[in-house]
Amino acid sequence: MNTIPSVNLSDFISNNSVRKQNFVDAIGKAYEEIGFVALKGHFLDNTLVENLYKEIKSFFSLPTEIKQKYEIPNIGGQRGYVSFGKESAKGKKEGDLKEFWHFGQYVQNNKQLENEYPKNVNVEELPEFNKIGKEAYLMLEKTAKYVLRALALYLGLEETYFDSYIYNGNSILRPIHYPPIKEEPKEAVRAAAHGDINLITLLMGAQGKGLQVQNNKGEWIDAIAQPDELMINVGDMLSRHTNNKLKSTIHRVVNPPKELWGTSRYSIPFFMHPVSDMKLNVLEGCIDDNTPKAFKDTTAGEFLTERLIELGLIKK
Ligand SMILES: O=C(O)CCC(=O)C(=O)O
Ligand SMILES: [Fe+2]
Repeated sequence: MNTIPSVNLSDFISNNSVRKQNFVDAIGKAYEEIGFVALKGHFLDNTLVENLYKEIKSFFSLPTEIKQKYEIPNIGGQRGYVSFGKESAKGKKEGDLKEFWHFGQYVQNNKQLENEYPKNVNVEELPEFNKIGKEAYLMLEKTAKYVLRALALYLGLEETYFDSYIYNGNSILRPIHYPPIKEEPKEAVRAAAHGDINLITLLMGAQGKGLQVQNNKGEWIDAIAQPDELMINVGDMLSRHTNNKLKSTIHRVVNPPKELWGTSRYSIPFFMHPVSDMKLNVLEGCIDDNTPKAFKDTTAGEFLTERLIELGLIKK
């Protein structure tokens, strides 16, 4: 497969059972083959998207000393600001050429999870940043809920199988700034090849060139979305849970050609995580004689901690 298939969420939420089933089949097939789809018909409207980019650009344009006020120690970069070069892909020593921000869950009616998650960080200089970030978080979370419902049906589970795991889940919205490149990077790239940690990722900002996805022949193909599309991919948690039936595809963000070094890239992934006590044990329905259980039992919380250590965001 050399292109990313495109699907429309309005088919899934229509009351037409044929359209709904077609959506389920198309997204399931895409995730078995390439692990990525471009999705139209999501819940983010144009005004929200424009406002979000405006706020994010304002934030990353703030002086470094101000941004660093929002870099919180000892929380593995899970909220607030993470400065340039700090995160590296699993197995790579060079830091990625990016800085980013994390908005986390807005917990409802659950004191235990409120205490478990780090608190969201407010940017005093930009009151709208906090408000628009929350709105986008909620719309992406809602979109992701429907995508997971479609995948539950594809896997032969109850449609609402994932709902209780993602309600108040440990999802994060990560606006990323890849600044202009000033000198020849030695080994470093904007984002080195990696698989995402979480259940699924909804990516805003894949409209320009840069994001590449590895197909099953090992070739890198460009993943470019239309203006109204989100790129959505399977992460390692869902791939484990489904015994690799749904693929967590390796992807990267390459550096632009030299004539475009002067331009920034902004992208905004929403990493959908479940609550930390969700068991990621391989689903019975995904094991058979030809596909024995390939992953050890673990929980989402244990798996996340293991991976944040590998990314250099928390110390052992
Ligand atoms: O910037 C992008 O387009 C992709 C970023 C990404 O893959 C990630 O942050 O996991
Ligand atoms: Fe990624």
